[in-house]
Amino acid sequence: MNWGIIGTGNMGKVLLHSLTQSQAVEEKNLYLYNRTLMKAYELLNQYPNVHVERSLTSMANKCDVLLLCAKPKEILEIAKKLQPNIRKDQLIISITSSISTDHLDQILPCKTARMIPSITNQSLTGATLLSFGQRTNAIDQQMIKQTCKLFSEPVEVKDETVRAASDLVSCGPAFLSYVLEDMIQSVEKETLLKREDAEKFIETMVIGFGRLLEERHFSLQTLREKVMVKGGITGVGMKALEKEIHNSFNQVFINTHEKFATEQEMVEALIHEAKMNFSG
Ligand SMILES: NC(=O)c1ccc[n+]([C@@H]2O[C@H](COP(=O)([O-])OP(=O)(O)OC[C@H]3O[C@@H](n4cnc5c(N)ncnc54)[C@H](OP(=O)(O)O)[C@@H]3O)[C@@H](O)[C@H]2O)c1
Repeated sequence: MNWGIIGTGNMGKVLLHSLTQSQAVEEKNLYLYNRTLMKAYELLNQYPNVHVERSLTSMANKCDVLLLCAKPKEILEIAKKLQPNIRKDQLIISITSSISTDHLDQILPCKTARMIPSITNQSLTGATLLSFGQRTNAIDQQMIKQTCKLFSEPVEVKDETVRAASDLVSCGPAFLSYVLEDMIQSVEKETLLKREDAEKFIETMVIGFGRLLEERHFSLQTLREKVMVKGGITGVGMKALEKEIHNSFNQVFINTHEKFATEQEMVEALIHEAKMNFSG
């Protein structure tokens, strides 16, 4: 089975790495295409046995599964261009929350799915969020789940919670990095610890923290209770945190959902326009 990655930016590269590193797909069965072709050719230095194609038509001719790894508006442009060359038995996957399988089903004649990756997939961990289009059957769904299982924990999500799930799984690493960076800046400001040492301590702490959760030694709550001895030093630090941070993520999710709604409106308008053009 041949897989294609259309769009070799941040996420296209993460998926190229996770698919090959986990041996989910052999390099010789992987095809790449990017708007700026040079960027796709540069990847041959690292992945010498993948193929770089020069057009969307040849991607459609050569691949059984196509991952559309671009921004929402670009994904729609790609889907429209692929449409005349796509067969019913092919599978096209959107990697963005704003483009659902229903959206793709309206402009493509084939099977569709949505697979939202996370930067954590690069180290063959973290989740992938899956949704399947109406034309996929149990075998297609199993194939996608099994492939994702080799580099992540696949979880099926419904349209109504896809944005919230993506906020945690895909945006989460960026949000957490910001909070940790803030912790480093504050420790540097308020104590004698040097920034480079603070960075090292935070990195080792986060890796250990992840390991504790992975090995199921604690839940988030029991871990906090274990560290926070009654009347101890962690407790006084926590008091300040409860005052400053409690509820401060509410606005984060309000913002992401507002942007999501705007993107969906744009996607629906563009699909309407595309359908008019096809029928006209
Ligand atoms: N970043 C994350 O952690 C994350 C996680 C989950 C999902 N996502 C989703 O992933 C999507 C892509 O994000 P990204 O960060 O990878 O974006 P990106 O770095 O900008 O990559 C987009 C790629 O698509 C290429 N492209 C654009 N139009 C094209 C076309 N018509 N034909 C072929 N290639 C085309 C671009 O080519 P050029 O080189 O010419 O610009 C670029 O390489 C977004 O929709 C985002 O919502 C991101």
